[in-house]
Amino acid sequence: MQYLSTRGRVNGLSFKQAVMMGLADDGGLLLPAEIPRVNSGELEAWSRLAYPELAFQIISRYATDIPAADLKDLIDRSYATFTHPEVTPVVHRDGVYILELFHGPTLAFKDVALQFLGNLFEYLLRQNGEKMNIIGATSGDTGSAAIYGVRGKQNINIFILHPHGKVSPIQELQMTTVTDPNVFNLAIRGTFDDGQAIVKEIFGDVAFKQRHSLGAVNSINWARVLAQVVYYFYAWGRVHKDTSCKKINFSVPTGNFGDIFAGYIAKRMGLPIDQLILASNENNILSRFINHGDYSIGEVRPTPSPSMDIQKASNFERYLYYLLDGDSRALRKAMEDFNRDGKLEFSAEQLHSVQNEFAALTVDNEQTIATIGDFFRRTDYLLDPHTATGVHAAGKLGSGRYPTVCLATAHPAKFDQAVREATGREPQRPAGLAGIEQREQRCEIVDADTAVIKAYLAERAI
Ligand SMILES: N[C@@H](CCOP(=O)(O)O)C(=O)O
Repeated sequence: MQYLSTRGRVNGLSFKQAVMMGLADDGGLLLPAEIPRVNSGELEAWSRLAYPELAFQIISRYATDIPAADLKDLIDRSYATFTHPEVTPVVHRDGVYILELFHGPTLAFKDVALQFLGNLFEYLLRQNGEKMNIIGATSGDTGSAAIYGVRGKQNINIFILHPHGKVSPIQELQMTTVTDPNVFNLAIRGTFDDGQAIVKEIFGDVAFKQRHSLGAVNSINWARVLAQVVYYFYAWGRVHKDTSCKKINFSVPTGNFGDIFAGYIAKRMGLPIDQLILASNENNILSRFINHGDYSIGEVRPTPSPSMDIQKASNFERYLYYLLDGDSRALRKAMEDFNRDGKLEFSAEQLHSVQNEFAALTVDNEQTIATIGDFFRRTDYLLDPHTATGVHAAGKLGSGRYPTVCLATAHPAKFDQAVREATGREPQRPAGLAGIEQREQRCEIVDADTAVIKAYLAERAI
């Protein structure tokens, strides 16, 4: 399998090279040159596999330059850290299926890919006797998942930027209480979008990137998206077994377009997805795009679901590449227009094709809190505020023709304030959070300035 950049100036990479490159050197995002198709016999066989076996089947189609035994070992070790034997179990409540993606070390779906990516980086670095300095931006969940993915690993330093005061208290503590010498937490005075722009700008300085062997843990790294494709197939297997359904719907809370893009890839591989429902919070550039073709940046607004407080959705570029039929020149022009004007326009024909792929809803703050409360009263099940946006959107947009799976992207204990407001209850804390407030913390507050972050990184890089 070869990899190419959406911007057309990097191609012919192997999987290993794509993982190590992170952001493509031409500023684009890497994609496989083709999407492998799965036939109905394979789909049937896959639906009976345990999670790590399924992960191997899917990832091995894309990671063709990693020997099977090594890949199996990487995958097995990655999912052995999950506290649930099924890794990502599916539960049925109140007419919808909930795909619980929060049984990893940091209680969010990001662990599914970042436990794997951490092990993969370690494996690739060891093979070549290299070192890596990871730089990533987070709106709350990626940061701690990436830190837990690489903590204690040799030859890796990690620098994570989070927006100061704009993540939940538990999300912040999950990052800042990791005081290992290779972990650097930077709280930037700005938004997640500022952090993500800094990361991309730093990767865009290819000489700097090479000098410091930079690695990417955000979903700009193809391995992130790939590992997330697996749980769509896994959920299908579980629900199909339960219902013998011919097709399935997914409702996905998303801010950076990575999680739902993984579902889109699963569909292109042949998973029989009928509806892919995108749930936005009040930072709704993505749902405005899908419903009205209005892809224009607004102000970032604080919501009860801070991980989705994003206006510039990174993976949108990958989808745009497909929407433009792989025309890299047109894509480069679109990205230039967007960076200059803060908006993009689409033809009626393009909008039609977008709406064939996705349905979307904006779920406001009040609806999010009300959904947590109503769902809890009906089912005794606590949703986190991100998951609640997806459950609300599924209720409004799900056709009812096929079962709908809502992705439960985080554990409610990470957002105890929203849960208390909605239900008057304190979410039960998983063991990993016990006494987190009492632990030692390490974090520096800095300006959202690329030069400042570059200097900081250069001084501490290994
Ligand atoms: N929602 C994310 C933002 C970063 O997105 P990523 O999927 O590109 O890592 C977060 O919680 O940090």
